Amino acid sequence: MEVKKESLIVFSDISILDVKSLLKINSSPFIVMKNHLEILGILDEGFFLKRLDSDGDNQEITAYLNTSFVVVDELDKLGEEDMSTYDFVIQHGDNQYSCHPISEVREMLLKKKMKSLISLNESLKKELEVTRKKVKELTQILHSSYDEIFVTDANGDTLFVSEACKKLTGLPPEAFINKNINELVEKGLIVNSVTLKTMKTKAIHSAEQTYPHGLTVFSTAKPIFDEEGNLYRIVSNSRDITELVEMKSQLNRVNLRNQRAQHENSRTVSFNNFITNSDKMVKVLELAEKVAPMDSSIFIHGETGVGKGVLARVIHDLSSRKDKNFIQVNCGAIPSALIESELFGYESGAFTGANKHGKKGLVESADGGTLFLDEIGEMPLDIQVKILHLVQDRTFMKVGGTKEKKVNIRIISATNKDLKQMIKNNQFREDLYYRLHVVPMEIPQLRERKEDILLLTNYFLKKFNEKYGQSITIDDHSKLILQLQDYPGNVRELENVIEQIVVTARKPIVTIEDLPSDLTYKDTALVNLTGIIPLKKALEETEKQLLSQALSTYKSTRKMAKALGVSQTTIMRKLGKYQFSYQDD
Ligand SMILES: Nc1ncnc2c1ncn2[C@@H]1O[C@H](COP(=O)(O)OP(=O)(O)OP(=O)(O)O)[C@@H](O)[C@H]1O
Repeated sequence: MEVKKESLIVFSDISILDVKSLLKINSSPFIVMKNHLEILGILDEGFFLKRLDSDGDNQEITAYLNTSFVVVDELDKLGEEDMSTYDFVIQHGDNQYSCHPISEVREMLLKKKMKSLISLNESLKKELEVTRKKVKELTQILHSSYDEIFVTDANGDTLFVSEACKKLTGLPPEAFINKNINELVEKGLIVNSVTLKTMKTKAIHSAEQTYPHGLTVFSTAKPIFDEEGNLYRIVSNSRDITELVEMKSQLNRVNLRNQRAQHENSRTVSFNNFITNSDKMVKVLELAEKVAPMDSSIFIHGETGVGKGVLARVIHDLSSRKDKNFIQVNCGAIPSALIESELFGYESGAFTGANKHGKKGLVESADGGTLFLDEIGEMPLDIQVKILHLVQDRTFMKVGGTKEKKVNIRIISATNKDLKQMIKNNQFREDLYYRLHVVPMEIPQLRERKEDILLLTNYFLKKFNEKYGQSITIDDHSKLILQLQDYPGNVRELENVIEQIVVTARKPIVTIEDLPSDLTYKDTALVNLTGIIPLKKALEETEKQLLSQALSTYKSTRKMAKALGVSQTTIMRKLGKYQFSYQDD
């Protein structure tokens, strides 16, 4: 009789009588075991011991006798230990039994494992393909972004840089990838790095940066943390804001013009502490507004006290560097022995008497901002070489240092000297002159813009009245005297005169007697009376002298009218009356 897998039932330690009675109720064959461990045999209806075989063939049972076996629901439940303990496995499920030699089970399980590994491999392959596609798509999206995306790990090693970096920095992403942020900053490829700040503080940082070739970007770096809260990545985003900065500067210009229009006198321009009424100065100011957003070096010529320092500050305030330092170096005021260490700083122990921690120089303090080299003609020749190096490469070396440092500065220079003559006399380097002289500007002397005198007089009067808590006014005659001065010390001299007037005034309205004695008003006394003359003649004489002085000063009937406080028609009529020749304007 065939041993059918589905009809196999296992009994153990049963007596012949039990078998007989079992056979009566169940026609299936039985496995008879001893102590749950050894198969004694299979009993069928004829009580023949049959071989228990997974194929169900009728074979001799001897192979199964005294062997060990295990009964399980699922083959997968078999452990390695079972495999080495038992000779057969009897699988029991849904009232079915099948018997397998352990070697066969091993093979079956191996095949099953292989099959599932193959299908796992297939699904992994598919997933990998999908992930690859997604990564490619995301990378393409990042590369097509208008903004530059820059990713580093927690140590600042650059992992990814998007294509936009070419447009912003002029360099391909490969110039940055796999390089450490510290190295990139040291080489000057990145200035004012927000990634570095985020790496140090683990917080978000934003900053405006200007690249050497003139682009201005706004960058924000954000930290990304892993599940344990450790810094994992730093992702920064940089946007080109050059146009925005240009628009801002245009807006500034519009504001300047609006201010001018709003002023009591529509010709007046005022910006920060800079005020003017003169066409020549307005042109200078317009040039300043135009070049301020660019990083080109500017050279301001002009006599002492004309306002070179004020103009340099205006340029800084109109540039994208306005929130950074404006460092003014008066090259003539620093002793030549100290100038190098003042400018470039020094390392610890650079010389006797030096601060043991070293010192930061003025150049480094101007990093990100503007360095104003006033009185550049006073710069010693050996320092000029170092300034040339700074201008060309934006690098310098501290006194006693061994490593060059990179800075991002805009340089404005100024002089009241004839540098061309100094070059001829070998007192100034020609190469440095041309490096600094990219955009030259000239501020006229105060006597060449007399229309500024009254405006500045009122401006300084207000300033010093506020400073000293006074309310001094100056009468018209005295104002005219002030206007007729030559002011070799230019605006600074006028400023000093007004301060002196306010401080020394003995009455609320200053008259000619109260003016400082060194003013040349006595020489320009308006009416030289030699005796008693008719009042009308005296008045006419005064009028004639006033007109003559005003004409030689202003050369324009409009300006004369303003200075003398009458209408332009009155001026023209009176000039005709006294037969002055003039050009109408
Ligand atoms: N246009 C102006 N409006 C208001 N104040 C001015 C103006 N020009 C100059 N000043 C004032 O005059 C003084 C001298 O100006 P500044 O120091 O800029 O001149 P400078 O040409 O740089 O002189 P120096 O060559 O001696 O360094 C300052 O107090 C400044 O505030």
